[in-house]
Amino acid sequence: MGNLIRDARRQRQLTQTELASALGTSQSAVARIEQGKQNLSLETLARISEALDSEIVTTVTSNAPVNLRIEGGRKLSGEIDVRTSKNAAVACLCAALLNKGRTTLRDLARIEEVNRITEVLNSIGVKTRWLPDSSDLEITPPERIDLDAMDEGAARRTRTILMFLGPLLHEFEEFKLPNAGGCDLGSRTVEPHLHALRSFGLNVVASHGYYHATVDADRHPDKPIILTERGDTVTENALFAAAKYPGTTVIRNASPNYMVQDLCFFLQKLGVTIEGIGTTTLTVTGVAEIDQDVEYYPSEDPIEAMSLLAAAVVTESEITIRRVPIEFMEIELTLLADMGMKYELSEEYTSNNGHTRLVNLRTIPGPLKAPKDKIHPMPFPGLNIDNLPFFAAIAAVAEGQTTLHDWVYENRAIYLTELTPLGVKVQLMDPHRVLIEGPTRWRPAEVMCPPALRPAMVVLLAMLAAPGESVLRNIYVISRGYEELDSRLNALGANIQTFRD
Ligand SMILES: CC(=O)N[C@H]1[C@@H](OP(=O)(O)OP(=O)(O)OC[C@H]2O[C@@H](n3ccc(=O)[nH]c3=O)[C@H](O)[C@@H]2O)O[C@H](CO)[C@@H](O)[C@@H]1O
Ligand SMILES: C=C(OP(=O)(O)O)C(=O)O
Repeated sequence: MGNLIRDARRQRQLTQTELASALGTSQSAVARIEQGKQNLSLETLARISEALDSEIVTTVTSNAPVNLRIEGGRKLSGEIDVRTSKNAAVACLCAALLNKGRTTLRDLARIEEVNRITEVLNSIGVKTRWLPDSSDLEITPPERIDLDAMDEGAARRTRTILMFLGPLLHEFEEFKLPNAGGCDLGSRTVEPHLHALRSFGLNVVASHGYYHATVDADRHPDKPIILTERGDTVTENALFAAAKYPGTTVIRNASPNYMVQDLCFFLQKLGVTIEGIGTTTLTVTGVAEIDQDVEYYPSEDPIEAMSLLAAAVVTESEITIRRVPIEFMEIELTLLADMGMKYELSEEYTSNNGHTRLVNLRTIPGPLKAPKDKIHPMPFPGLNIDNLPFFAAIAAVAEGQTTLHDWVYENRAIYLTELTPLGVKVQLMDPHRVLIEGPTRWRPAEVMCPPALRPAMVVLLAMLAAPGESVLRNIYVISRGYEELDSRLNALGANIQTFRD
């Protein structure tokens, strides 16, 4: 394989350093690969084959879906760091469009969702580069964005494309964007975004798979913008619009959630004044021109922290989860304590963004009982909407009946019935409510990933719990939000193998 890669590289007239730069790694790593001294995952091979545009390696890796084979029933042990969040990453990537200078996002999660956004950015002329031996992404905008060249395939695979509306209304009087995709959670509303951005002169008509936008540049918010719902991405879109408006904008009913806070800290670095961060009223004084070389560290992902916590609970393991953003996990932990869970928290320390409070959390295995009331999410500071599905896996090991009420998404609770083949007694009461009766007698199973990130992850956790060999098929949706999950969980003692058909 090393020889094949070396020959393909030479044929493409690339140096080892150039290939390393395309892969976001070092020249010495490429040298090791070519000497056959490095084990290569199929994912790395796919990246190499893409960088080399090489037939030989392409044949080996192909576009076949990636599956997992999981030998479950093993206890986990050791320590694991929570990675930085998908949702802050995508917000900051969109915010980089506001900056004419170079933005470096440090320690970014290397996940498929980030890959889709960088593909879209690259296609419209924005240069992005992973700095060698790091997860730092450098983003340099072009003189003029070329929207006609947009990679629509990538754009339609993510909901984040909707968050191009806010930055682009500063650049164009007229533009179109492909309709948003993302998790298949039933229809997700766009109206609150359009309502918020109307105050900045944006008018959008959706037809034939596109949002057609026109901008009345003379229109500015003359009164507070009241968001019709306290959504995360709608708040972010309003922030993008306000960031380059040189007056003061008040945004009410804003989401104070983790990714919005991260975005605010990043915008502050770009010179935007924001008061009220972490509350539902944001007062923003923008700047007409942003042209700065800046760096920013997005914070750790509370949803990944919850996922790892649930992995420890279902496998009855003692592990230490480091870098847990505690402000965004407090309700979840209080509820778990009510269910009988024991854990220890370290002293608090600060994330690299200089703001977010982190702790290390040590899980202590023990019996759990079902909560007396139903579990339901609320916009922050409620129980996180994306953390709710993990309580399905936790309820499966608790004694008694737990009701989960996902009022938010049309389709998400439905996917939790995918736990049935793994032995979980789960009953769909209506499209929003499931009843789970524990404790579960786990059994291994072969399951196709549901098309939604968190329920898919919950199925994976159940497979970690179920003794025997399970197979989880087509895990793209999980790779959207989690970085190298297999190797990171294997380092804790799990046995997860990646394979393609
Ligand atoms: C990229 C990103 O950051 N994605 C997150 C973001 O998506 P995003 O902000 O795009 O979420 P949506 O706008 O789709 O809102 C989620 C759902 O909640 C409903 N809703 C929301 C707020 C409210 O006050 N009332 C209300 O009814 C919406 O109508 C929708 O059905 O927030 C969601 C809810 O936290 C998370 O699941 C997503 O992971
Ligand atoms: C629903 C989610 O993401 P998105 O908004 O990217 O679809 C999620 O992260 O669980």
